[in-house]
Amino acid sequence: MEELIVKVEKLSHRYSAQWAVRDLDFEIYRNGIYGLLGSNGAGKSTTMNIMCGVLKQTEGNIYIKGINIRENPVEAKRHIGFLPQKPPLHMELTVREYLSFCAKLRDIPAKEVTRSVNEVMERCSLAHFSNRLTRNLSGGYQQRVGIAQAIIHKPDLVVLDEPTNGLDPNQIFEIRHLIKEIAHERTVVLSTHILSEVQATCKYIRMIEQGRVVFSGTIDEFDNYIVPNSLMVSLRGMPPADELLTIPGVIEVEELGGPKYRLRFNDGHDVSKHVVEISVARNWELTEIYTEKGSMDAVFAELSKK
Ligand SMILES: Nc1ncnc2c1ncn2[C@@H]1O[C@H](COP(=O)(O)OP(=O)(O)OP(=O)(O)O)[C@@H](O)[C@H]1O
Repeated sequence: MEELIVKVEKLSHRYSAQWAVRDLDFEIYRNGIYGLLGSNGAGKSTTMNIMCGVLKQTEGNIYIKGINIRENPVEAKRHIGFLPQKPPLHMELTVREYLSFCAKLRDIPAKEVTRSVNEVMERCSLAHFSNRLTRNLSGGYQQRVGIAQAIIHKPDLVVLDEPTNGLDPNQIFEIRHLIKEIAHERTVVLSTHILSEVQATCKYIRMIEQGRVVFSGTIDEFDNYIVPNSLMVSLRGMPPADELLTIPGVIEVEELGGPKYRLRFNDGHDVSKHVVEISVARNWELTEIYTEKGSMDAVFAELSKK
């Protein structure tokens, strides 16, 4: 049985009159990358801030490794590393000075601070910039410093709020690589409103919209959320569309040029068996048949409406 790292129970939060998060329930298990996906204002940062103990919820509970973060924040926070949307960097400190300061904040014993800082700088490829002022680092390297402060105390749970926001494509690639490495030995939760981000990094997705969970599952399940009512086929015999319409269940035929056709059918009718049988019987020379998947964008648009 996998270890339960985070348990979110009936979580709701209200800023003055408006509910930002409503009745969230989910669980996160050890290791892997969990994406919290949602459009702007969906409630991702609110959820993450509560999960990391920097915002007190209006209702509900969050347990980190079984510890209620509201009742026992100091103990729970030992297991959490957090990179907020706006990284908590000190621009006037060098990388080493800043990370040493973070190590002390995290109660790392004085005689172990240097070793911990060296280790985390190595891990985040920051060693050669150890004496550089943070303000003089590129955006990608500043983000590495932000991630380094989140893992310096070796927490089981690392929470990253939009970790690649504002970075250029090369920096995004490198930060994703670093996040994947971190996830080999820790549980990572990251938020994003960018579909390709979860596609490239995450194993599991929770999508929230208007403060509520609208999808929870693996990337494949997300991808297959919309089961399309169409089949793509290639028939070298190039039969006329009228003939294809005689296949039981097929309601529309689109000729896509050459041997390619799109066959539409009604909900719940899988016509592929008939297509194969009839193609063989009438010698249509079937060379390709597959179901078109709903694109991530189509799933996102569909779920955003829920
Ligand atoms: N401090 C605040 N006071 C009042 N309302 C707030 C506050 N912070 C967030 N909200 C509102 O709560 C809702 C959820 O915001 P939140 O920042 O959690 O969303 P998000 O999914 O992280 O969005 P983004 O990607 O834009 O950061 C939004 O409607 C937002 O305007």
